[in-house]
Amino acid sequence: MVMAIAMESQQPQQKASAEGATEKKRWTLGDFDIGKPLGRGKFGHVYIAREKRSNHVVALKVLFKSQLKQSQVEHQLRREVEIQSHLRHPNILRLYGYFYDQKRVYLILEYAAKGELYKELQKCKYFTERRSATYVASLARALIYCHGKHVIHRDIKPENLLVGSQGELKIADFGWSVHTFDRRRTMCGTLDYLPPEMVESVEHDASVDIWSLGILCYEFLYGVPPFEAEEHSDTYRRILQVDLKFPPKPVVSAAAKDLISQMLVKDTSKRLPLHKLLEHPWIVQNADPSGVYRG
Ligand SMILES: Nc1ncnc2c1ncn2[C@@H]1O[C@H](COP(=O)(O)OP(=O)(O)OP(=O)(O)O)[C@@H](O)[C@H]1O
Repeated sequence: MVMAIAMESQQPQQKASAEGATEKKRWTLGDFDIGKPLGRGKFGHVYIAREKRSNHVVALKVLFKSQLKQSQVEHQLRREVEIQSHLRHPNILRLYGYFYDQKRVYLILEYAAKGELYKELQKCKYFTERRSATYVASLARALIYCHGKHVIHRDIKPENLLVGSQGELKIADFGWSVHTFDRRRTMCGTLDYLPPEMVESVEHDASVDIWSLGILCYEFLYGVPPFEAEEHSDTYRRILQVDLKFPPKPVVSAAAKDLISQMLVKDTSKRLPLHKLLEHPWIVQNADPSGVYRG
């Protein structure tokens, strides 16, 4: 999708660069026609909106500064904006830009016409193998892209996935994501002096997303996450023991179970790398090559 106008994250006070690049546009609420509410989150509301000059439809997320402050999540939001605005992938929700006024912060987001995936999952109870594999493959590709940019999502779950107009999955909510360069810099000052084990720890950290994708794959196929229990303490125990069980119903193929078992491995270095996941027979045989589940 080509935007008629460039929407970039911007500092309202941004000046022309030394190279003489033009000053970026500052967004205001007046640039948008606001439509119906799409939903509400912890810190504000999301509305469908149309950018007046381009007619481009977006989702405008309105967050109240007072609530962000109260919950001490301003730092997290800043990181989310910084990370998400630099990512460009068909399966990652675009963050086109942001602006603010005295009371609110506004995020200009890509509009995901088919809404939340977890509602679909609730409706269907569980997904077919073709649908699950198509979703898992598209998420693996998006995460390979993120990891290549040293971004780890760390919070992959159905609630953070939206569905685009063509049925394509969009990873949203980068609130818990980290840019591993940031961590490395804060830990050691400069990258050049990093020993191999610390360079490796980046890969190591990225494996949290492989685990979460394994949990998600299980939940797609069975309708519930694998380590669910009545008490939190039991869930903890089951996770730590990797107490993975495959119930007889719904019937799930041995190939799908094999893939899940290779992702939900305690030793982070032994989890199936995402590029290998894409070559796994269950993915190859079931995922739609277009990357889109068409129902
Ligand atoms: N880009 C979007 N396109 C379409 N619908 C959206 C979009 N972003 C959010 N929504 C809808 O608005 C609801 C609220 O979104 P929001 O991101 O504020 O909250 P949340 O992720 O549910 O909660 P939290 O405040 O915990 O992050 C979502 O559940 C979804 O239904």
